[in-house]
Amino acid sequence: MLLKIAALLSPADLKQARDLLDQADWQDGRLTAGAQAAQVKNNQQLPVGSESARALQTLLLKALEGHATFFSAALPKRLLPPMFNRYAGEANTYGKHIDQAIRYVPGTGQRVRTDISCTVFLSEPEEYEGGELVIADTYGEQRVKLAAGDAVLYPGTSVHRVEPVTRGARLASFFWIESMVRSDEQRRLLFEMDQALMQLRGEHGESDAAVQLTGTYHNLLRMWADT
Ligand SMILES: O=C(O)CCC(=O)C(=O)O
Ligand SMILES: [Fe+2]
Repeated sequence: MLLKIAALLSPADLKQARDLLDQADWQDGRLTAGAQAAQVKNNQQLPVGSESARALQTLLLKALEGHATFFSAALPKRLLPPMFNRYAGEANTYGKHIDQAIRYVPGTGQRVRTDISCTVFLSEPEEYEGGELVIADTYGEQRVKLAAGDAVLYPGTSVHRVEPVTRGARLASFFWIESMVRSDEQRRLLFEMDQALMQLRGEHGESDAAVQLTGTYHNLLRMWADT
């Protein structure tokens, strides 16, 4: 499932993130890429563990924690600490690749299976030319370029790339999620059911049928989740 989440970051969060990014030092993005990805990766990243990266991580994680749509779609079990990248000038693209299935949390060595990939856009679309995140989907390619503060979630199994940025700079946060529900198909069913239930309650209030369906949602989650 490819899902766009509008305004994951509030305007205040976004302003703070941009201030931190303005003062940050960048390094070659290839340092954290696997062998195949390193051949096509040409961008910059904040050094993992740097002061600015840590402050930005705290900000991002706080926004994610309280976000109902993010939780309902991702059903997160573990998160890799969010990372931050920049595409501009000579370092302006990331060619076709697939993300590594298993990544290690820096410092702890804990393994995380990358069920879901997430990009949070931190530049407005008008600030740069190009830079679309192009994701291969069951129904063809999706070209994603969102407002600053918006996010996209997509299955870790998808081949994707970032088009060259030919003007300005594209700033983003990217990270991976291991979900309690490993299957993308099952996660999608649960998300659709949860959204439909909220709509049902919003339109018709509480009812025996809504209670029963909520029970069914939780019983499916109990059957499929691995906590
Ligand atoms: O910059 C992005 O939107 C995606 C980055 C990416 O695909 C990666 O770092 O693996
Ligand atoms: Fe990627």
